[in-house]
Amino acid sequence: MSVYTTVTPEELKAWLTQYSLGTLIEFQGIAAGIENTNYFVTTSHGRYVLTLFERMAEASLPFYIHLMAHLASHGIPCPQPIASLDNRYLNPLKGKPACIVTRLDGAPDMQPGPDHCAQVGEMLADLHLAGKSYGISLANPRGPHWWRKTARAVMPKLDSAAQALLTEELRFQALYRFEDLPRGVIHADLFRDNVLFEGARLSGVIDFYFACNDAWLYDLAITVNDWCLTEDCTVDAARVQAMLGSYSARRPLTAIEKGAWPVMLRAAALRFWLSRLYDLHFPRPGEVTHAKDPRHFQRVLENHIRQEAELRRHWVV
Ligand SMILES: Nc1ncnc2c1ncn2[C@@H]1O[C@H](COP(=O)(O)OP(=O)(O)O)[C@@H](O)[C@H]1O
Ligand SMILES: N[C@@H](CCOP(=O)(O)O)C(=O)O
Repeated sequence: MSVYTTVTPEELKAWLTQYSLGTLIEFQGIAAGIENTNYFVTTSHGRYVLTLFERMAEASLPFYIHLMAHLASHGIPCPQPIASLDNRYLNPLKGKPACIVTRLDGAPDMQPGPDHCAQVGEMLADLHLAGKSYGISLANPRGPHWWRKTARAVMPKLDSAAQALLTEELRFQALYRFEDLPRGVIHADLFRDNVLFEGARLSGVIDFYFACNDAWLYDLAITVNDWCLTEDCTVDAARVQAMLGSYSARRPLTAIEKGAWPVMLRAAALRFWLSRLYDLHFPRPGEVTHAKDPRHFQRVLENHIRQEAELRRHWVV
């Protein structure tokens, strides 16, 4: 249960007087999520999500919140932050920075088919294109520097096979320069639990708190690594071709991007293998969610290394 900070009805009513959102009808803590405290809030004007930021760097919050406002204004189905009467998106609640955004309809679909993947690919390309006119930037805090630092921390916790794999993958990735790839704003965590569907129709994309500036192809690789995998952690041809086909119909990929695809899938697997290893071996005080299994992304990485030729064939669409 991720309600780290309890808010009483009186505290919320008082906080809401700063907004023109009508009167409070009900609110309820949200169990999912690990970073922040979230509440579903219903007022006489509609349905919203209240977030109290527990430990994210305060300086980066405007990047995320203005990004959602920017993308929503471009038709991306993401939460729209609500401004207070004095025109601010962030207003402290219980001593924490807090914001309120529109609540999107729908629910994640954890068993996606090619049609779901096609919709996600199209939405991701639209998100990348809409982000081109966003005026703020944020370097990826989970980039290669962070990989190396995190690898040093987790290395002693690994068996010798995993140590060898991690060492070799860092060496391999260091041979490539991501700066050569087209880049811009990326979501950076577009896993299935961050996309909502109403029936078969994509209705929302949430959780922009890893968004940053990086290679667009890296974002696509992160997304494929979650949406398009079979039970044995290999890439499913029908789903990946649906996703890449719809993505590239919106934003055609360059020859350099196509050449970099297997490297990027490996980089995306490495990033989440490392974060899961770190969360498992160094849980944060007060953390209430179970760490996700790092071995999943170790297997994904091993398979990507073995199947480079197959990964290159994704582009035959
Ligand atoms: N704008 C929204 N509309 C609908 N549901 C939302 C919205 N924002 C968050 N949620 C719900 O809250 C949960 C946790 O939010 P999330 O942003 O993933 O938290 P965290 O960043 O702490 O992981 C999501 O899984 C989703 O169920
Ligand atoms: N998608 C990541 C975990 C990120 O955490 P979130 O709850 O903020 O989405 C993973 O699966 O490792």
